[in-house]
Amino acid sequence: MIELQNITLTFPDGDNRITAVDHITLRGGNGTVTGITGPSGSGKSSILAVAATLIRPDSGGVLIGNDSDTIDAAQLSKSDATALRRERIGIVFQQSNLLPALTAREQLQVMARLGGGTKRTRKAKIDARVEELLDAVGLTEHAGKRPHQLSGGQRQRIAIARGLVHEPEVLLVDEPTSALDQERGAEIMQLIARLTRERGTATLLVTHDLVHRDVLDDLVTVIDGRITAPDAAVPAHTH
Ligand SMILES: Nc1ncnc2c1ncn2[C@@H]1O[C@H](COP(=O)(O)OP(=O)(O)OP(=O)(O)O)[C@@H](O)[C@H]1O
Repeated sequence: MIELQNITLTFPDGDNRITAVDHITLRGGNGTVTGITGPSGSGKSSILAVAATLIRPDSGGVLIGNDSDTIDAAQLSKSDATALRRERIGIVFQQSNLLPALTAREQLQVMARLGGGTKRTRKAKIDARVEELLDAVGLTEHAGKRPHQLSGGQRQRIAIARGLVHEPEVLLVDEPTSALDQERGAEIMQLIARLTRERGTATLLVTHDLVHRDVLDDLVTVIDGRITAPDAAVPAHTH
């Protein structure tokens, strides 16, 4: 579970400050995909950056976890936030940020070894998890290829697998379909929804593109840093 509680985030703007996020409260449940949409500049990426503990908000809480295990990530020191991110948060950002020199398999291995929770994990366990994720995103047979040898959709699949390789509770996804045609985009959205359900992650997904809204369990619209009324047209799925 991730819950943003009354988050406000401002940035310096000359002598003033711009309010990018204005008292936003938002909850992402386990095994569900919560979409965040809204016009350009409305604050969507800022919300995701706060959820990712990459930016500390001016005020408000970022609760991550379940019941007794819940912590407020907004209160953590930088190093504790980094540790939290490596162990409990998966991030799939707009440019898939794959390392050009590494094969698909190696992209996952590097991330798996970075995860704080995997330091004690034997290599065999990491390798098994990497292979399982490659299979889950349908890329086992392309695992030895480097990013330039893969299509846009395949690169996005690797980025998703990499975001999940340390078994995070929270998955944050920014505009996963922006570089893809509609068919490829639909496949990627369905893949994210399936992995979210199978692994029980609390997934927050920023998207401009409401063509794929049917795979979202919830959808919030952000305008000028605030959430507008919930979109009643999207049914809340039960799992
Ligand atoms: N690092 C920053 N410094 C100053 N202002 C920023 C910074 N990041 C975002 N902003 C401002 O905060 C507001 C929200 O931006 P944000 O990128 O979160 O919106 P967005 O909805 O994700 O937009 P887009 O869809 O174009 O990516 C905008 O006014 C933007 O100019």
